[in-house]
Amino acid sequence: MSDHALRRTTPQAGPTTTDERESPTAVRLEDVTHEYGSSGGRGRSSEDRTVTALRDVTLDVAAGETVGLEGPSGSGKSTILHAVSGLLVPTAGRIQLLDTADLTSLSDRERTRLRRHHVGIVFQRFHLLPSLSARANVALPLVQAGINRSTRRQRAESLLEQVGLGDRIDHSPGELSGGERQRVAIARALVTDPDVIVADEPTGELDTATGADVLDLLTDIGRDRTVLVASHDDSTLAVANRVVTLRDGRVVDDGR
Ligand SMILES: Nc1ncnc2c1ncn2[C@@H]1O[C@H](COP(=O)(O)OP(=O)(O)OP(=O)(O)O)[C@@H](O)[C@H]1O
Repeated sequence: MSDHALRRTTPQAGPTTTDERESPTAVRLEDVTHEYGSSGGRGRSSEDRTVTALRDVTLDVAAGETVGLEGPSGSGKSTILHAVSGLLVPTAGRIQLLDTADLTSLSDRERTRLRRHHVGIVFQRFHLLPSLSARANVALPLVQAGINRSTRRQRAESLLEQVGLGDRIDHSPGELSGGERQRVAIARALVTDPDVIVADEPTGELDTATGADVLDLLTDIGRDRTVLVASHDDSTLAVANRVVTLRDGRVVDDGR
């Protein structure tokens, strides 16, 4: 794997890590509150009981910044990542992604479109399709984007090579180790060349050595993209320029 292997195909506008104070805002949450199970939001729960996962969260992430989210289990880290990705619409508040309109004011279709173009998501448990090869898993977001087959294959293979899996292109997830699966998932997250990467406990399923390889990739990705990474793990949080601490759905320290 070469150094800086995961550079963008289209460079991000504005300065990157050199001086974040002057960088444009890539992600902004403003007074975001989310109650799962509340009729006002579109949570993942269908129960009547409501759980307040976020309370008045205001948070700015500059373009090119890597921000870590830490806090006890249930403090709201994943909920923030889902809201930034447009996977859920918070009960209250606004979310600005790049220079687009408030995510919460968009239709489902517009929000999905924005996510597909601008956000790459890395989950703790990889979320790969077991029946597809590594190449097809990585190429999948490009099918949704309407890209032709040969370009899809080319881009997927190139990314798999860049994450060190050039010899695993035709393997299915079941034939790969945990670390290799996470690298496939990272390649998939990058395939649309997104501006923002969100990673939810990306090393949670991996042993220390394998996790370290994934963190090297995340560091590389963070050189010219905006990254939000939620974790309990200090070595994962160490890749961040700044760590935001949550407690009971509130930001108690924004790391500045
Ligand atoms: N789909 C859901 N339905 C109802 N409540 C939920 C749902 N998802 C999360 N919650 C609740 O919202 C709160 C915040 O959860 P969230 O997953 O954002 O926390 P977290 O900090 O990411 O936790 P962890 O570190 O365990 O992943 C918790 O009280 C959780 O139980």
